[in-house]
Amino acid sequence: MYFSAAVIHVKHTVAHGGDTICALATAPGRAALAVVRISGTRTRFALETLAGALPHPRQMSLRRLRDGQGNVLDTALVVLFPCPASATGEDLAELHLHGGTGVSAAVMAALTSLSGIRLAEPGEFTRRAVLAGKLDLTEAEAIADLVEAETESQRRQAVRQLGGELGRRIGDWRERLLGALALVEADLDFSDEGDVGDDLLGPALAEAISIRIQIESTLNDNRIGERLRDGFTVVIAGPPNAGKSTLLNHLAGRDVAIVSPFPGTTRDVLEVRCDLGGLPITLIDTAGVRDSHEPIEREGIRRAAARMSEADLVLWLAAAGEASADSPSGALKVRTKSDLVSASPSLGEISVSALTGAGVTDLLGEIEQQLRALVGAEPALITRDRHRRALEDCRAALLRVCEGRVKAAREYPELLAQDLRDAVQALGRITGHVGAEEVLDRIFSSFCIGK
Ligand SMILES: Nc1nc2c(ncn2[C@@H]2O[C@H](COP(=O)(O)OP(=O)(O)OP(=O)(O)O)[C@@H](O)[C@H]2O)c(=O)[nH]1
Ligand SMILES: [K+]
Ligand SMILES: [Mg+2]
Repeated sequence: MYFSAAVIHVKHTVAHGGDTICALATAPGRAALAVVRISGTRTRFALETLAGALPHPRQMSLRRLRDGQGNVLDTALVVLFPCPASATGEDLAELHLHGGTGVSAAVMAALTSLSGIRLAEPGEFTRRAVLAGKLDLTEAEAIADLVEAETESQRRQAVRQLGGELGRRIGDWRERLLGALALVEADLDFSDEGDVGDDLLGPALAEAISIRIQIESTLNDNRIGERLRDGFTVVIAGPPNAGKSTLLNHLAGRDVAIVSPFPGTTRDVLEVRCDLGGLPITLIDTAGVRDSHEPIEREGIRRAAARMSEADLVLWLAAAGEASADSPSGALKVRTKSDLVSASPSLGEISVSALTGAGVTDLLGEIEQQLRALVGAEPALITRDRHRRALEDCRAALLRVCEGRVKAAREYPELLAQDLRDAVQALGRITGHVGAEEVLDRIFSSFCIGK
């Protein structure tokens, strides 16, 4: 669904709410159906022009679609969702066309030739839904994640966020902090009236402390949400000729990496994404680790070490029958080429042959088990770096409230109020209550058109 230049000639303008927008909402290419969406004040005009009389709201009607010259474009099911009870909060229509690029291209061309109607920017439908208050930003992000989800665990995480779990938690903290801020501001207003301040600041501080603790434990999640979104990295490492590239090819089911009997074959870092029991993983093949004076090989080994240090799991390979170099701590030890020797592997090692496939199922089971142990039972709330940074800012502001200034705050409630405002603002950035424009720009630019 990403922007396809072939579809239409674009009347490209910078996004602003006034225009009526249209886009192909389904993937381009041959299919049984294609859905075009239209949103904005000119939606009814567009429907009348293409489909004749307006259909009953929310009811599918079978219509013949015509362009401005009266040429029949398609026979389609059309539906109108009048504002404000629509996904975008505006008049919104869907045209369910016959699939095929010719039909949707002709309909899109007819629509965009009408005055006041243009092709939507990436994510613009969802952006309008956010601006209309139909979704908060975390839910909008969840829609993007749901569309992008490649594995079961990613899908589940996106569905949970779309259900509003993160947004609700943030909203709850924000409300409570606003309550605390109101107490501090009341204290500022009434500070000349005896010792009423103590009664107001105490509960405000208690609230800030309690929320800071909750945010702390939310942040302390091993970055599972982000890892599930991006995929776990599993690095295949070990001495030259251990069979790393052969194992990568075997696990990927295709010939990704060059294999040869010469040690030092792999230099670049190679990545393959795959689905391991519903977990998204990126398998990474690296250069064999050894002392080398050859500059390109040394660079490859440097890159291998860098990837190992950031990996969620390292598989340390050594060929059966060969002395194994010291494996990095925490690595899963794998004996390769088991077909060449009959000796059984030592304890704590998994024995495989990428040639015969022996032991590979056990290896995959072990990898999955180790990654699941990372994930834990508790689903993570934070799914993006953006959320994490905002929560860290909030925590920092609350730390100032709670610790450094507990004493000073009693003398300077203005500072306390400012820190609380900072904390509230940081939370608002997550759900889109604050600084919406710039955040929206960044988020929706990664969406595809028609969403
Ligand atoms: N018999 C047998 N040979 C294997 C197996 N796995 C790899 N080999 C052979 O071992 C040699 C080295 O394999 P590679 O996959 O290139 O090893 P590597 O660890 O990627 O090597 P570098 O990239 O040079 O570090 C090749 O000749 C492979 O055919 C195996 O399971 N059984
Ligand atoms: K090799
Ligand atoms: Mg290799």
